[in-house]
Amino acid sequence: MNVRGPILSVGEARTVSTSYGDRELRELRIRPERGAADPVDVTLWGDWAETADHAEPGMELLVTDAETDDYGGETGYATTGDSWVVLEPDFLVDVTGIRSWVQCPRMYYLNKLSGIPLNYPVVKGTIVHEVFGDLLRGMDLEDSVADRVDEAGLELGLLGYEADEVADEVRRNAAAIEGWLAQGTLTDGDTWRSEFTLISPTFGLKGRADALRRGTPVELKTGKNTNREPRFQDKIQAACYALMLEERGVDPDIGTLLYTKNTALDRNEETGDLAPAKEFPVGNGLLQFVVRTRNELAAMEWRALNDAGERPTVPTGYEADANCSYCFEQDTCMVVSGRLNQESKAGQVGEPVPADERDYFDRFYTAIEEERRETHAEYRKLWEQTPAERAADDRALIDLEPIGRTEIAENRWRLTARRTDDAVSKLREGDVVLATDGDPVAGHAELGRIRELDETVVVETDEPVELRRLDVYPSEISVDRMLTALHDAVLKGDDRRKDVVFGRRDPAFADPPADRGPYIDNNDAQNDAVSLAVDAEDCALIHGPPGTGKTYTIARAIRALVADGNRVLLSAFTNRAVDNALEALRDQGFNEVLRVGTETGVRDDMRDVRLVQRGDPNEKAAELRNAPVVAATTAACGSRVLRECEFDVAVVDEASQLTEPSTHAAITLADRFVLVGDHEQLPPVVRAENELRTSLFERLIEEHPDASVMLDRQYRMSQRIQAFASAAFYDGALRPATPEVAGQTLADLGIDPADLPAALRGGVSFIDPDGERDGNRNVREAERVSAVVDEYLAAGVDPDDIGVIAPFRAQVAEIARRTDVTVDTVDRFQGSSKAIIVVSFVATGDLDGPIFEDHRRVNVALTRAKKQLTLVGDAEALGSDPFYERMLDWARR
Ligand SMILES: Nc1ncnc2c1ncn2[C@@H]1O[C@H](COP(=O)(O)OP(=O)(O)OP(=O)(O)O)[C@@H](O)[C@H]1O
Repeated sequence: MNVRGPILSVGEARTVSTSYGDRELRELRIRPERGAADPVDVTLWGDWAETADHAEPGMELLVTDAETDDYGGETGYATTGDSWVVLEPDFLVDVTGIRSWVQCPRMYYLNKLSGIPLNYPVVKGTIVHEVFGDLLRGMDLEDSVADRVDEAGLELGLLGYEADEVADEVRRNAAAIEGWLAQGTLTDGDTWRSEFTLISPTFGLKGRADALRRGTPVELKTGKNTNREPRFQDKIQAACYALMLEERGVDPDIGTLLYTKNTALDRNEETGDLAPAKEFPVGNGLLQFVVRTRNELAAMEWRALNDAGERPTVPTGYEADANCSYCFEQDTCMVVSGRLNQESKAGQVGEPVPADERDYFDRFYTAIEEERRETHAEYRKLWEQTPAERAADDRALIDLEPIGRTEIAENRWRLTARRTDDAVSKLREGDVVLATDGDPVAGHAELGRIRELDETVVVETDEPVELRRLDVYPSEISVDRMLTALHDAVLKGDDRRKDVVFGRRDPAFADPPADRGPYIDNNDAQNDAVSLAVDAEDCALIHGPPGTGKTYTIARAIRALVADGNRVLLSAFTNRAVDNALEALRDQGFNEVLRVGTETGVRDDMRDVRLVQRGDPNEKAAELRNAPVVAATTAACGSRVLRECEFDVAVVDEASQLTEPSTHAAITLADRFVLVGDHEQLPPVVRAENELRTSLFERLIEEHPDASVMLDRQYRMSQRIQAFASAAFYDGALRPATPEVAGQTLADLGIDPADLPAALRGGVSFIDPDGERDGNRNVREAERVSAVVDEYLAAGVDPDDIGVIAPFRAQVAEIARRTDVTVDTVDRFQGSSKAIIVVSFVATGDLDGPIFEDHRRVNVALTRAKKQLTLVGDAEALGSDPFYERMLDWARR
């Protein structure tokens, strides 16, 4: 049986004599059933006793295959020969993390901080891995090498490599793989799989195995190894996959390491075992060692968050027997230790950064790790919820019927399936998802992007999979990228920018030349904003309420900056905002832009300016280095390619939706920055409740109001519609930009008001359908909302001109079932607008929970409408809260 629960206390180590001789043991007191049951003692025998060294009260302990042990009259549990002991099983450790941890815990920490930088071994390694996959799929070696080197063109170019020399080297490495495959190991009886994503709920592990052969893991290493035995850390990596396979019922008894450089070595100069493939037995002792090592790592991460005295815990390197002078990370290690004043076995070099920066680093490091925990909780739902529960929770589309798969460009696959019901979910076209054969944990899972989501579902993936289910993918990439951005901001940063970001100096502005004409002649605030951006010596903040021409102003500012000789990075939280800004630039006649993004992320009409990474290295690198304007999401700014780029100015849109670290990802690439956003609209979307919820934009605008301009003329809403938002969120400063904007009505769309019921005339209206809230839905209200939509349609309104917003997905589903117009939550509406918006509030009677998470979401909901806004809700509930009461007064006026 399995016992699991939080640890209450950890006993001392003891040795007892048994019939097998002297044995070590440790007793831990835990509360089983995840804390719900009465405390019991659990005895860890033999090597598992070592795990208790890392255990602390508060951590979660899991013992599988435990036996009951009635020692001393009290029922307890003890490990058996089949047991696994896992600390903090909910914390998912990445296999590559364990690999570096066994080399040196500090290396694990450094890799986590600095991410994977652009360097030749990494790029070459990736190419060799891709070629390996191609060969497994039966592709010709020469074709594959040529194709994969071409694909890496940009990265190779940035590193100063020529395609031919790289192809040569890859070819020599690939010979090892080909030779190995040709040795008869790839027979018909062999079942091969390449790139296999594995996740283990029991052991708290995840990773992607290079390949599986007859159910045993094969790992590819692009280095050399002339010993007979695989390197220890490599074995550990393969053993992790073996462990995860074991959990799936496969019992791999061997692991294989392929050292591809061995075939490239010259026999006359090298001695030793030059065979590339090295097998090793995967015994229970090794697997237990893997689990104990993982426990040690998980315990360190737990202490980093929970141990107040030690927060955050930083490995020193003394935990390992590693010899620093042989370590290729030694220099990095010493610099990080020196600058952050961390204890380290390698020693320190350099001056420590000021104390406030170290403090900032520690605070955000902890906040990001808290976010990682929340991301892991999202993973956990993959196995804690049944498929039906996940579907009901809107996190999955299940019971899809696969209807086809085709191989498309860039070695990707397009998978098609039919939906068997009309269930709704959080998933939308363009989202990254987990595409599976029905079981995301024990089955075949691939990451993909949704291309189409109607009755037919179309997903693009790297590998084909039988498409039976789609799940919300709880990616950890954004967490990892935040860490590297934090690292770069503090350790690589330019002092001028840091002085402002860390509050040591006010932003400075240059005096404009006396003869400078206006940039924008019909909107003073916009003109001031462009001037501020141009004159900024550190940063400028542009506050843009809904519809005030943020995008227009950004485009004008970028043109002015480029005209002054600057190279500009244009970034935003979403692909959509990046593409909108590019469109605005194009509308203003400016075309010298380069769009960096994935093929599926970039909008069709911007494909022509998209940077294709494939091609001649020199040309590709020059394209990126010479573009006056480079445009990419802030997530892409954290990629290894863009981290290599430098700019004079970074202009970041949607900055109020970015966490501080995500903002750093863009602004550390430039000397100066301009942030554009509205902190009265949606805040950063994060799972943890901590300082990641406040954007750098919001913090800076409060600290430095003088460095900001608020755009105060809006081009979207009628006077009647904007009145409430202006008063409630912008001190009444928001005004319609022109009389036409102010006076717009449905008549502009050719609708005769006489064709509408009285309740829907007059710009803004409120309807109380007398509904009843039931959880997060209100059926009668949903019926009324769809009736309202029908009344608009009957009067001749085009369905594309109507949008419906509801606070909860359950209500979105309830309404969507009854109408064909766009229905969604606020988050999906941010940045867009419709002639008519209908808002459903769901709540009835009183307000025991928030309707919209916070008032800023209401601001977004109400300001999506241009000509007509209809609020549908319960007057009693809304009237019970002063804010909503004011909204009601306005709507009923
Ligand atoms: N100075 C201007 N003169 C004329 N039209 C303008 C001006 N500024 C903005 N507009 C127009 O107003 C509309 C809204 O502008 P824009 O899309 O830039 O707003 P936004 O603030 O980015 O909107 P959102 O709130 O959705 O982010 C666009 O059609 C734009 O062309």
